Amino acid sequence: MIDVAIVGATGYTALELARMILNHPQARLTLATSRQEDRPRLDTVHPSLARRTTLSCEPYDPDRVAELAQVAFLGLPHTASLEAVPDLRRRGVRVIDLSADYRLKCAETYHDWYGHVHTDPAGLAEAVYGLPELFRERIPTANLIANPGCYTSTAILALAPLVAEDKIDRRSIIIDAKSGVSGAGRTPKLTTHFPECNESLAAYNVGRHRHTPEIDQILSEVGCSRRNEPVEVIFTPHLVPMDRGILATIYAQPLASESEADLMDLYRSFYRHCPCVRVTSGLPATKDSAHTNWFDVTVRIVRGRIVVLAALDNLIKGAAGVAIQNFNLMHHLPETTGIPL
Ligand SMILES: NC(=O)C1=CN([C@@H]2O[C@H](COP(=O)(O)OP(=O)(O)OC[C@H]3O[C@@H](n4cnc5c(N)ncnc54)[C@H](OP(=O)(O)O)[C@@H]3O)[C@@H](O)[C@H]2O)C=CC1
Ligand SMILES: CC(=O)N[C@@H](CCC(=O)OP(=O)(O)O)C(=O)O
Repeated sequence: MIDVAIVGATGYTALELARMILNHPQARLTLATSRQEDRPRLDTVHPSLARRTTLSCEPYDPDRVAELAQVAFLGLPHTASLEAVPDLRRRGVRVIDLSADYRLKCAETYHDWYGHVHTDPAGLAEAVYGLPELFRERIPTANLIANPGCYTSTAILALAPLVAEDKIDRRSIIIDAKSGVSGAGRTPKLTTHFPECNESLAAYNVGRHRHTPEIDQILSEVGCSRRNEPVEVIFTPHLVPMDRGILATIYAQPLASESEADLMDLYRSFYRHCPCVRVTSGLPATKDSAHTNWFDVTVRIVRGRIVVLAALDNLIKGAAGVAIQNFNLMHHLPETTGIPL
């Protein structure tokens, strides 16, 4: 058995992690941490875990994590992970960080988009971007996984076949994405307060959402074997009054005339070894992948332009599920062990 800790165990992604770890045949949840001083039981914080665990949350202490766990999942907000990761790495704990702190390879870009100085350049250099569909071979030896963001996973997986095969103009990409409210986490905020977001659909952070450089970075890397021209996307996120799920509708200009059938074949071939990707003939809907680790994608040609439609569950394939995929690969286990499909 592999002993694991969840740091930041009272949040939404932590609940999904706990569910999967408690079902996992090779993992044992030995520690859950929270800043809450009354050390709440995990099944009090997350009542759906009743009769599944007797753990209580403890204050975060890196020595305690190293004593009890070989792997730590961090369900912390960005900047909080940046403080925890170096201490855990020094103690030999392998880390799967769900925050954005180790995703951008360039510390200046992190500063520009997150407004915070990156204080761990060594960790940044070491971190492996944990998207198994694209970087599977890098994950088994990684000691620090930068788990992707939820919008970013959706957009990157939706576009990777087209960029890798150099099918589209890299500056023509427009990503219109919509997320359920759990994407903003459990920590209360005005924008996710029920009367603020219910019965309403709104865009936010237009032109300045911090997932933009992450999408650009990874897609530029995916396409670099064909051409060195960087990918530059227009990404517009929207908040939708539903609990969970992301739907992205993506538009791009093809470099040559393409047929829908050929593009569908390209997607099927590109993802043929990926157990969590479904290339669907119908249009994806968030309900079809809710509570699962599926990434659903399809492609259309409309008036000569390419339209890709993709959906996933932001808390599972967009966060905790891909984290368990990474955990499995780090331990040479079948990629989908313990994961809902
Ligand atoms: N929600 C989503 O769909 C996705 C989230 N992510 C990322 O995963 C991480 C966790 O997200 P999520 O579970 O939604 O967030 P939540 O807000 O639900 O949970 C975060 C947890 O971290 C703890 N926490 C909050 N602030 C601090 C702090 N300053 N220092 C230490 N601990 C803190 C809190 O626990 P306590 O108060 O008990 O200490 C809280 O329960 C974030 O970085 C998020 O951006 C990534 C992909 C998708
Ligand atoms: C609806 C909503 O608010 N979503 C979050 C994205 C969640 C996510 O993936 O965030 P990380 O990059 O921090 O992991 C946002 O727009 O910031």
